Amino acid sequence: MTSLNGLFTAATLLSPAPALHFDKVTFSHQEKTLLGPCSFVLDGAGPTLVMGPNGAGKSLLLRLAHGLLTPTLGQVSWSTGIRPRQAMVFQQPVLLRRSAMANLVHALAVNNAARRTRTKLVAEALERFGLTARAHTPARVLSGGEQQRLALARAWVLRPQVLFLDEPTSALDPAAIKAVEASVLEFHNQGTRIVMTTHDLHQARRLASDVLFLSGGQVREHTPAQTFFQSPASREGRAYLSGELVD
Ligand SMILES: Nc1ncnc2c1ncn2[C@@H]1O[C@H](COP(=O)(O)OP(=O)(O)OP(=O)(O)O)[C@@H](O)[C@H]1O
Repeated sequence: MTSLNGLFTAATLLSPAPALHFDKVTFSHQEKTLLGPCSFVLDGAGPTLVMGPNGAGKSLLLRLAHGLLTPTLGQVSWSTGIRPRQAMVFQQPVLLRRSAMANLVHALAVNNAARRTRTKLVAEALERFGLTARAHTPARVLSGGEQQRLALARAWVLRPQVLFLDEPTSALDPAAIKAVEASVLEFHNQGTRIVMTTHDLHQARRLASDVLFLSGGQVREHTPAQTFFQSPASREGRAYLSGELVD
Protein backbone atom coordinates (compact mmCIF):
# COMPACT_ATOMS: atom_id res chain seq x y z
CA MET A 1 0.00 0.00 0.00
CA THR A 2 1.21 3.53 -0.74
CA SER A 3 2.37 5.78 2.10
CA LEU A 4 -0.08 8.12 3.77
CA ASN A 5 2.22 10.90 4.87
CA GLY A 6 2.36 13.87 2.58
CA LEU A 7 -1.21 13.37 1.45
CA PHE A 8 -2.52 14.44 4.80
CA THR A 9 -1.84 18.04 3.97
CA ALA A 10 -3.57 17.82 0.59
CA ALA A 11 -7.18 18.97 0.53
CA THR A 12 -7.99 16.83 -2.48
CA LEU A 13 -6.64 13.80 -4.25
CA LEU A 14 -4.81 14.83 -7.36
CA SER A 15 -4.28 11.63 -9.31
CA PRO A 16 -7.16 9.59 -10.77
CA ALA A 17 -8.22 6.57 -8.73
CA PRO A 18 -6.61 3.35 -9.96
CA ALA A 19 -8.67 0.86 -11.96
CA LEU A 20 -9.68 -2.44 -10.34
CA HIS A 21 -9.15 -5.63 -12.36
CA PHE A 22 -10.78 -8.97 -11.61
CA ASP A 23 -9.24 -11.68 -13.77
CA LYS A 24 -11.12 -15.01 -13.63
CA VAL A 25 -11.57 -14.58 -9.88
CA THR A 26 -13.19 -17.53 -8.11
CA PHE A 27 -13.92 -17.95 -4.43
CA SER A 28 -14.76 -21.40 -3.12
CA HIS A 29 -15.51 -22.74 0.32
CA GLN A 30 -15.47 -26.45 1.16
CA GLU A 31 -15.27 -27.28 -2.55
CA LYS A 32 -18.34 -25.22 -3.35
CA THR A 33 -17.86 -22.28 -5.72
CA LEU A 34 -19.55 -19.27 -4.16
CA LEU A 35 -18.34 -16.65 -6.63
CA GLY A 36 -17.01 -16.68 -10.16
CA PRO A 37 -15.13 -17.14 -12.21
CA CYS A 38 -15.61 -13.44 -12.81
CA SER A 39 -13.67 -10.96 -14.87
CA PHE A 40 -14.28 -7.23 -15.14
CA VAL A 41 -12.48 -3.91 -14.96
CA LEU A 42 -13.65 -0.88 -12.99
CA ASP A 43 -11.90 1.95 -14.80
CA GLY A 44 -14.70 4.49 -15.23
CA ALA A 45 -15.33 7.46 -12.98
CA GLY A 46 -17.93 5.60 -10.87
CA PRO A 47 -19.56 5.40 -8.42
CA THR A 48 -20.00 1.70 -9.20
CA LEU A 49 -23.04 0.11 -7.56
CA VAL A 50 -22.87 -3.65 -7.07
CA MET A 51 -26.37 -5.04 -7.20
CA GLY A 52 -28.11 -8.39 -7.11
CA PRO A 53 -30.38 -10.57 -5.00
CA ASN A 54 -29.55 -11.96 -1.53
CA GLY A 55 -26.70 -14.43 -1.67
CA ALA A 56 -25.57 -13.31 -5.14
CA GLY A 57 -21.99 -12.81 -3.94
CA LYS A 58 -21.86 -9.01 -3.62
CA SER A 59 -20.19 -8.94 -0.19
CA LEU A 60 -17.75 -11.65 -1.25
CA LEU A 61 -16.81 -9.57 -4.28
CA LEU A 62 -16.17 -6.49 -2.13
CA ARG A 63 -14.15 -8.46 0.42
CA LEU A 64 -12.02 -9.99 -2.33
CA ALA A 65 -11.47 -6.56 -3.87
CA HIS A 66 -10.50 -5.07 -0.50
CA GLY A 67 -8.13 -7.93 0.25
CA LEU A 68 -10.07 -9.31 3.23
CA LEU A 69 -10.42 -12.60 1.33
CA THR A 70 -7.99 -14.29 -1.04
CA PRO A 71 -9.30 -15.67 -4.33
CA THR A 72 -9.24 -19.44 -4.64
CA LEU A 73 -8.34 -18.94 -8.29
CA GLY A 74 -7.64 -15.91 -10.47
CA GLN A 75 -6.29 -12.51 -9.61
CA VAL A 76 -7.40 -9.19 -8.18
CA SER A 77 -5.11 -6.36 -9.27
CA TRP A 78 -4.86 -2.59 -9.65
CA SER A 79 -3.83 -0.56 -12.70
CA THR A 80 -1.00 1.03 -10.70
CA GLY A 81 0.47 -2.38 -9.92
CA ILE A 82 0.27 -1.69 -6.18
CA ARG A 83 -2.56 -1.85 -3.70
CA PRO A 84 -4.03 1.64 -3.31
CA ARG A 85 -4.96 3.32 -0.06
CA GLN A 86 -8.37 1.89 0.54
CA ALA A 87 -11.05 1.71 3.19
CA MET A 88 -14.25 -0.23 3.70
CA VAL A 89 -17.49 0.74 5.41
CA PHE A 90 -19.82 -2.04 6.54
CA GLN A 91 -23.55 -2.25 7.22
CA GLN A 92 -22.77 -2.50 10.95
CA PRO A 93 -19.84 -0.19 11.70
CA VAL A 94 -16.93 -1.89 13.43
CA LEU A 95 -15.79 0.68 16.01
CA LEU A 96 -13.33 0.54 18.88
CA ARG A 97 -14.47 0.84 22.51
CA ARG A 98 -13.18 4.39 22.69
CA SER A 99 -14.49 7.88 22.05
CA ALA A 100 -15.43 8.98 18.55
CA MET A 101 -12.32 11.14 18.46
CA ALA A 102 -10.05 8.33 19.66
CA ASN A 103 -11.35 6.08 16.88
CA LEU A 104 -10.15 8.61 14.32
CA VAL A 105 -6.81 9.20 16.05
CA HIS A 106 -6.25 5.45 16.16
CA ALA A 107 -6.94 5.07 12.43
CA LEU A 108 -4.35 7.73 11.67
CA ALA A 109 -1.81 6.29 14.11
CA VAL A 110 -1.96 2.76 12.69
CA ASN A 111 -1.52 4.24 9.23
CA ASN A 112 1.60 6.10 10.36
CA ALA A 113 0.25 9.62 9.92
CA ALA A 114 2.58 12.18 11.45
CA ARG A 115 1.59 12.90 15.05
CA ARG A 116 1.55 16.69 14.51
CA THR A 117 -1.10 16.49 11.76
CA ARG A 118 -3.47 14.09 13.56
CA THR A 119 -5.29 16.64 15.74
CA LYS A 120 -6.05 18.92 12.82
CA LEU A 121 -7.25 16.09 10.58
CA VAL A 122 -9.45 14.63 13.29
CA ALA A 123 -11.04 17.99 14.12
CA GLU A 124 -11.71 18.64 10.45
CA ALA A 125 -13.29 15.21 9.95
CA LEU A 126 -15.46 15.49 13.08
CA GLU A 127 -16.72 18.83 11.82
CA ARG A 128 -17.30 17.60 8.26
CA PHE A 129 -19.34 14.62 9.45
CA GLY A 130 -21.32 16.59 12.03
CA LEU A 131 -19.73 14.86 15.02
CA THR A 132 -17.89 17.66 16.80
CA ALA A 133 -20.34 17.68 19.69
CA ARG A 134 -19.96 13.90 20.00
CA ALA A 135 -16.15 13.88 19.91
CA HIS A 136 -15.77 12.55 23.46
CA THR A 137 -18.77 10.21 23.39
CA PRO A 138 -17.93 6.49 23.41
CA ALA A 139 -18.35 5.35 19.81
CA ARG A 140 -20.57 2.44 20.77
CA VAL A 141 -23.04 4.76 22.50
CA LEU A 142 -23.63 6.77 19.32
CA SER A 143 -26.84 6.24 17.35
CA GLY A 144 -26.74 4.01 14.28
CA GLY A 145 -26.61 7.03 11.97
CA GLU A 146 -23.86 8.68 14.02
CA GLN A 147 -21.85 5.45 14.08
CA GLN A 148 -22.07 5.20 10.32
CA ARG A 149 -20.98 8.85 9.99
CA LEU A 150 -18.05 8.04 12.27
CA ALA A 151 -17.13 5.06 10.10
CA LEU A 152 -17.17 7.39 7.09
CA ALA A 153 -15.13 10.00 8.98
CA ARG A 154 -12.59 7.31 9.83
CA ALA A 155 -12.34 6.48 6.15
CA TRP A 156 -12.14 10.19 5.30
CA VAL A 157 -9.08 10.87 7.47
CA LEU A 158 -7.22 8.18 5.53
CA ARG A 159 -7.83 9.96 2.20
CA PRO A 160 -8.58 6.64 0.48
CA GLN A 161 -8.09 6.27 -3.25
CA VAL A 162 -10.75 3.56 -3.15
CA LEU A 163 -13.71 3.22 -0.80
CA PHE A 164 -15.80 0.06 -0.57
CA LEU A 165 -19.20 0.33 1.10
CA ASP A 166 -21.25 -2.78 1.84
CA GLU A 167 -24.92 -1.85 2.31
CA PRO A 168 -23.94 1.19 4.39
CA THR A 169 -27.48 2.53 4.77
CA SER A 170 -29.65 -0.55 5.16
CA ALA A 171 -30.12 0.01 8.92
CA LEU A 172 -30.64 3.79 8.74
CA ASP A 173 -33.61 6.18 8.65
CA PRO A 174 -34.19 8.51 5.66
CA ALA A 175 -32.32 11.48 7.16
CA ALA A 176 -29.30 9.34 8.00
CA ILE A 177 -29.43 7.76 4.53
CA LYS A 178 -29.37 11.22 2.98
CA ALA A 179 -26.31 12.17 5.06
CA VAL A 180 -24.45 9.00 4.07
CA GLU A 181 -25.27 9.48 0.38
CA ALA A 182 -24.01 13.08 0.54
CA SER A 183 -20.77 11.82 2.08
CA VAL A 184 -20.37 9.15 -0.57
CA LEU A 185 -20.68 11.80 -3.26
CA GLU A 186 -18.19 13.97 -1.43
CA PHE A 187 -15.65 11.13 -1.47
CA HIS A 188 -16.40 10.66 -5.16
CA ASN A 189 -15.95 14.37 -5.90
CA GLN A 190 -12.58 14.28 -4.13
CA GLY A 191 -11.44 11.58 -6.56
CA THR A 192 -12.01 8.43 -4.49
CA ARG A 193 -13.19 5.38 -6.44
CA ILE A 194 -16.51 4.28 -4.92
CA VAL A 195 -17.65 0.65 -5.05
CA MET A 196 -20.85 0.12 -3.10
CA THR A 197 -23.54 -2.52 -2.65
CA THR A 198 -27.18 -1.72 -2.05
CA HIS A 199 -30.60 -3.32 -2.31
CA ASP A 200 -32.21 0.09 -2.59
CA LEU A 201 -33.06 0.70 -6.25
CA HIS A 202 -33.81 4.37 -5.62
CA GLN A 203 -30.46 4.82 -3.96
CA ALA A 204 -28.71 3.05 -6.82
CA ARG A 205 -30.44 5.35 -9.32
CA ARG A 206 -29.35 8.38 -7.29
CA LEU A 207 -25.70 7.37 -6.97
CA ALA A 208 -24.64 4.97 -9.71
CA SER A 209 -22.62 5.80 -12.76
CA ASP A 210 -22.27 2.11 -13.60
CA VAL A 211 -23.83 -1.07 -12.26
CA LEU A 212 -22.16 -4.41 -11.72
CA PHE A 213 -25.03 -6.89 -11.52
CA LEU A 214 -24.52 -10.30 -9.93
CA SER A 215 -26.69 -13.34 -9.44
CA GLY A 216 -25.83 -16.90 -8.50
CA GLY A 217 -22.19 -15.95 -7.88
CA GLN A 218 -21.74 -14.68 -11.45
CA VAL A 219 -21.37 -11.20 -12.89
CA ARG A 220 -24.30 -11.02 -15.31
CA GLU A 221 -23.62 -7.54 -16.62
CA HIS A 222 -21.53 -4.45 -16.09
CA THR A 223 -23.34 -1.58 -17.74
CA PRO A 224 -23.79 2.21 -17.45
CA ALA A 225 -26.44 2.91 -14.82
CA GLN A 226 -28.83 4.43 -17.34
CA THR A 227 -28.64 1.30 -19.50
CA PHE A 228 -29.10 -0.98 -16.51
CA PHE A 229 -32.21 0.79 -15.27
CA GLN A 230 -33.79 1.37 -18.70
CA SER A 231 -32.91 -1.79 -20.61
CA PRO A 232 -30.72 -4.21 -18.67
CA ALA A 233 -28.51 -6.35 -20.87
CA SER A 234 -29.00 -9.60 -18.98
CA ARG A 235 -32.07 -11.75 -18.47
CA GLU A 236 -31.23 -11.89 -14.75
CA GLY A 237 -31.00 -8.09 -14.55
CA ARG A 238 -34.40 -7.71 -16.24
CA ALA A 239 -35.96 -10.24 -13.86
CA TYR A 240 -34.43 -8.53 -10.81
CA LEU A 241 -35.68 -5.09 -11.80
CA SER A 242 -39.17 -6.38 -12.46
CA GLY A 243 -39.28 -7.93 -8.99
CA GLU A 244 -39.10 -11.56 -10.09
CA LEU A 245 -37.19 -14.10 -8.04
CA VAL A 246 -33.63 -14.46 -9.32
CA ASP A 247 -31.26 -17.26 -8.31
N1 LIG B 1 -16.72 -16.62 4.45
C1 LIG B 1 -17.66 -17.41 3.89
N2 LIG B 1 -17.57 -18.76 3.98
C2 LIG B 1 -18.49 -19.54 3.42
N3 LIG B 1 -19.57 -19.10 2.75
C3 LIG B 1 -19.72 -17.80 2.64
C4 LIG B 1 -18.78 -16.87 3.19
N4 LIG B 1 -19.20 -15.62 2.92
C5 LIG B 1 -20.34 -15.77 2.22
N5 LIG B 1 -20.66 -17.05 2.03
C6 LIG B 1 -21.79 -17.58 1.24
O1 LIG B 1 -21.58 -17.07 -0.09
C7 LIG B 1 -22.81 -16.71 -0.70
C8 LIG B 1 -22.76 -15.26 -1.13
O2 LIG B 1 -22.73 -14.45 0.05
P1 LIG B 1 -22.64 -12.86 0.01
O3 LIG B 1 -22.65 -12.42 1.44
O4 LIG B 1 -21.51 -12.43 -0.82
O5 LIG B 1 -24.01 -12.48 -0.71
P2 LIG B 1 -24.64 -11.05 -0.93
O6 LIG B 1 -24.91 -10.92 -2.39
O7 LIG B 1 -23.81 -10.01 -0.30
O8 LIG B 1 -26.02 -11.25 -0.16
P3 LIG B 1 -26.92 -10.23 0.72
O9 LIG B 1 -27.56 -9.31 -0.26
O10 LIG B 1 -27.90 -11.14 1.36
O11 LIG B 1 -26.01 -9.54 1.69
C9 LIG B 1 -23.89 -17.01 0.33
O12 LIG B 1 -24.42 -18.27 0.03
C10 LIG B 1 -23.13 -17.03 1.66
O13 LIG B 1 -23.76 -17.90 2.58
